[in-house]
Amino acid sequence: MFEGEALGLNAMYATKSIRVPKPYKVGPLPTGGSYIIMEFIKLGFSRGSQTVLGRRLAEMHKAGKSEKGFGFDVDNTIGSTPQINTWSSDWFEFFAEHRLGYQLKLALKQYADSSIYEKGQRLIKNMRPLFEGVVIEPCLLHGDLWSGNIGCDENDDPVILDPACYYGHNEAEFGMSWCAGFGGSFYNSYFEVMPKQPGFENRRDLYKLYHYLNHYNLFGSGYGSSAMSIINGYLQMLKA
Ligand SMILES: Nc1ncnc2c1ncn2[C@@H]1O[C@H](COP(=O)(O)OP(=O)(O)OP(=O)(O)O)[C@@H](O)[C@H]1O
Repeated sequence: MFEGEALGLNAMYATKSIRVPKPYKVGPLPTGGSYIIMEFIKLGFSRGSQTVLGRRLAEMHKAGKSEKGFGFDVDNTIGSTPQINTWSSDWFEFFAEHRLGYQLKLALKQYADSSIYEKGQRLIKNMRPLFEGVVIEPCLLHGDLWSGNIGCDENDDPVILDPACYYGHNEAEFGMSWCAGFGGSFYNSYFEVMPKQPGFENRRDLYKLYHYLNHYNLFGSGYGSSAMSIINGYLQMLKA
């Protein structure tokens, strides 16, 4: 987990766009368990500027390019759930198999929830039109961007922490936006650097679905109903 975190922090650090703690060392503890050592950033008390956060995040997405496609050099974790990052040249296949598909299988295994599994699989088979007309380049994503992982330093510059990095569609970064409190000024400045792609609004819930499914698998039933209602909404929209 810490190796994945350090590789993610390093990749974000290398983009020289948004402030992240520089990782120094990871390893096993003689007493069992492991450690990560990273730069200490004195976090301020203000929430910082949403405008600056949006711009810096977009700059990171723009600068963090991948020659290997979608994925990451290691698997990492989203919460405590494994996040599979096997490289793929096709975003749609990657997201279908390693994001939605993986979480659906987990729900089936963990809760024997065949209802969410089957409907989710039906959505995967029918969701292609949501991606029509979009050119998707792999961008470096923080991967778990919610308010608990966003702060600002003593100069009020934004800082992001505790990532679950991979190279993916930039819009997938907003999958945790339901816990992030991003406002209009955040999105406006983000889209000035990374222009909004056609169909963005129709894919928003799809990217949230991955995280709702993960919350369902981690914390249980309430999140299952939220995930199911997103799936039902899409099945209706796609007439699937
Ligand atoms: N490099 C750092 N410099 C200063 N403070 C930090 C740094 N890294 C983490 N923190 C502080 O510690 C808190 C928890 O860090 P982090 O989210 O990485 O740990 P965690 O064990 O994954 O916690 P959680 O499970 O609550 O997300 C952060 O919200 C932040 O306040």
